[in-house]
Amino acid sequence: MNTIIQVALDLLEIDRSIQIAKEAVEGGIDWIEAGTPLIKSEGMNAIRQLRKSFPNHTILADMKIADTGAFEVEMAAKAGADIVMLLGNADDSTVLDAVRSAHKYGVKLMADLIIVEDPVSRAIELELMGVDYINMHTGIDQQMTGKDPTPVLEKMTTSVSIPVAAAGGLDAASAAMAVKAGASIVIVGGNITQSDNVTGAAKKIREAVDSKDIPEIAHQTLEEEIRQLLSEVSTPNITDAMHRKGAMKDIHTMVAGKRMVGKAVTVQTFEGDWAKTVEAIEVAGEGDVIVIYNGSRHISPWGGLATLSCLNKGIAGVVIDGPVRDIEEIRAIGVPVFAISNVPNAGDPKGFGEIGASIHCGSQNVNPGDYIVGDDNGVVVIPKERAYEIARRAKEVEKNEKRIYEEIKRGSTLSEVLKLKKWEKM
Ligand SMILES: O=C([C@H](O)CO)[C@H](O)[C@H](O)COP(=O)(O)O
Repeated sequence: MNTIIQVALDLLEIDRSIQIAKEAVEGGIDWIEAGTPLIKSEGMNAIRQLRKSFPNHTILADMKIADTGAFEVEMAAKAGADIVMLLGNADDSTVLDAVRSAHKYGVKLMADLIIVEDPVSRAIELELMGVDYINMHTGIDQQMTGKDPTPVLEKMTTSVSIPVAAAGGLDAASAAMAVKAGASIVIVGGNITQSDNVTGAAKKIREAVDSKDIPEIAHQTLEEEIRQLLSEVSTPNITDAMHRKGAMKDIHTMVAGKRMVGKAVTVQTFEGDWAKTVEAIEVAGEGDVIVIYNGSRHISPWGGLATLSCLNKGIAGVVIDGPVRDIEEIRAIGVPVFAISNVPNAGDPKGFGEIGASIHCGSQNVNPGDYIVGDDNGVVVIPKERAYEIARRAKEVEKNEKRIYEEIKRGSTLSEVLKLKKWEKM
């Protein structure tokens, strides 16, 4: 049997969802899922509308049922769903009553193992209780912390005899791997729905799962992955991912058009003393960002010679809560430098201050090793403990904006796409 591709519509809006589903169907997807956020936003109307628009497609209602199994299956079935999703760790009483209801209304049940501790054992129990499909799923928030549905898939597909779906951040390569591990259904959300070319994204997944060649997935270290993700997003994407936090105040690019991503080497210095700021160039390694609290808005701790030294060492950039000088040289050298302003005067190298201290720069706390990203919008600080999660979430923001951009390009407006009026706070 051919692998089934299910597109998960996790948007808040049914009209946009239907349009995206049409484009995904053109790209070769088979089943259409009313995602949990869509159902919460639009209710059973989401399922009714999808049924009407796609009379011949299998419609799955991702209800994530946790209780009142029979009642919620009935609602989804009557609205036109063919398959209803319940939570795999719902109580057995809920599962059993959902199964009875599914039989009564002629729909199938899929169990989502999103937060099940021992998914294989639970899947065996769910099959015995009468569930029709298992969904080996890593939730969107879990994906942001690096979890992945594929490692247990092979064991799962050999432990149950009902079809197993895989879900959780799948793209063409990981969907193909899931199929290789035995999944007969791949559920893809963001990598189709947030694309600016939904049909193209769906086609790519279709080709990958139908092909016998599994594309190589290049192995990256965590740091390489963080750096790559951060290099693909903008500082606005990052502050959005951080719930509008992280942006440095009053610090701007001195070298327009230059982007910077790196780990902080911090410097605390004092007004008129540039010894530690320049010594930090020896401490910093390739790809680091020197972040300086200068203690003065009028005397520069940094200039052209220091910038040239950074170029030689492969330092990713410099951020100064204070001014720079030799601005023409700095621009010509091209190392990204971010500062408050530019002035002519510097201090002297006295040697007060500290390299590697926790500092306050641009009204943000910066610790050594925090990730610093700068572009023409400004500079953001990402605490090292949350770097992977923020990088992943920023990438989601970036993808989502690409799709919105595409919809505005087709003639809509931002307010229309986001239904701003509807979502104003009551
Ligand atoms: O079920 C999902 C999630 O819990 C939100 O409701 C998603 O539909 C599922 O994870 C697939 O979406 P992606 O992870 O974006 O591929």
